[in-house]
Amino acid sequence: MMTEEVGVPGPKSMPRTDVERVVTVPLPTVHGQFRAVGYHDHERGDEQVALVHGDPGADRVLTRLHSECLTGDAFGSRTCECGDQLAAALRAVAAEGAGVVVYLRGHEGRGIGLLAKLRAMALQAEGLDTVEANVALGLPVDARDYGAAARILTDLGVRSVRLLSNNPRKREALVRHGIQVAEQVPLLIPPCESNLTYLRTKRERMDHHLPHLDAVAHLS
Ligand SMILES: Nc1nc2c(ncn2[C@@H]2O[C@H](COP(=O)(O)OP(=O)(O)OP(=O)(O)O)[C@@H](O)[C@H]2O)c(=O)[nH]1
Ligand SMILES: [Zn+2]
Repeated sequence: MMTEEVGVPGPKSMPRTDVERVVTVPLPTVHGQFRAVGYHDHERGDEQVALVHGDPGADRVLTRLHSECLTGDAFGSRTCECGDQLAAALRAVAAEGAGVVVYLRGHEGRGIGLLAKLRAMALQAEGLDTVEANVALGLPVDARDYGAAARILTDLGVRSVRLLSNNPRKREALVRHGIQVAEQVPLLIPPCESNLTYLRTKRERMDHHLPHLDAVAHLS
């Protein structure tokens, strides 16, 4: 008689931690012709999208890991420079002829979520800086996780990147997750009055490489 296997605990009962490629669709944009590759992140439950241009290959792929910022990316807020960085990254990848922009859902507000970010922004309007505001809310200064980003890059066949970012922690996180960072490529957006304090705080308190701020003392 055959043994009944239904209900026997096995590998399938382990929680999934992988990303699953769900869909690929052509995405013509104002910045160039991309493919949107949609993933389900089984570890955190997020829906993620990578925009891929051309044939990126495996090594030294021009890559941006863009942390979601609804206010900056969609509304054009000037309190940060995220929207301009996203556009600049898409332009850079299109100009290169190949590359990847991973748009990281779940990173909103450096990982604290949209409503908490808006509350933090309200505290910043009262004079706290962006680090103090998160702390005043009892929240981490930066709660972002890059595991899904690394798994998406691996799924796309990417082994090493030229990383479009001013944030050294993104580089460290990617390396920790097994993606080599051949180079960090600056993504510097000229500051304005509304985001100068935010950018200075990133430089002074979060070690971002923002040398162009030296040239804009007159805005303070
Ligand atoms: N908590 C908080 N998060 C913010 C604020 N403004 C923007 N963000 C979030 O910050 C994240 C972007 O992080 P940044 O530190 O600006 O830049 P970065 O992505 O680490 O570095 P780059 O790769 O150089 O762009 C996005 O998820 C935004 O939603 C704010 O005032 N408070
Ligand atoms: Zn932003």
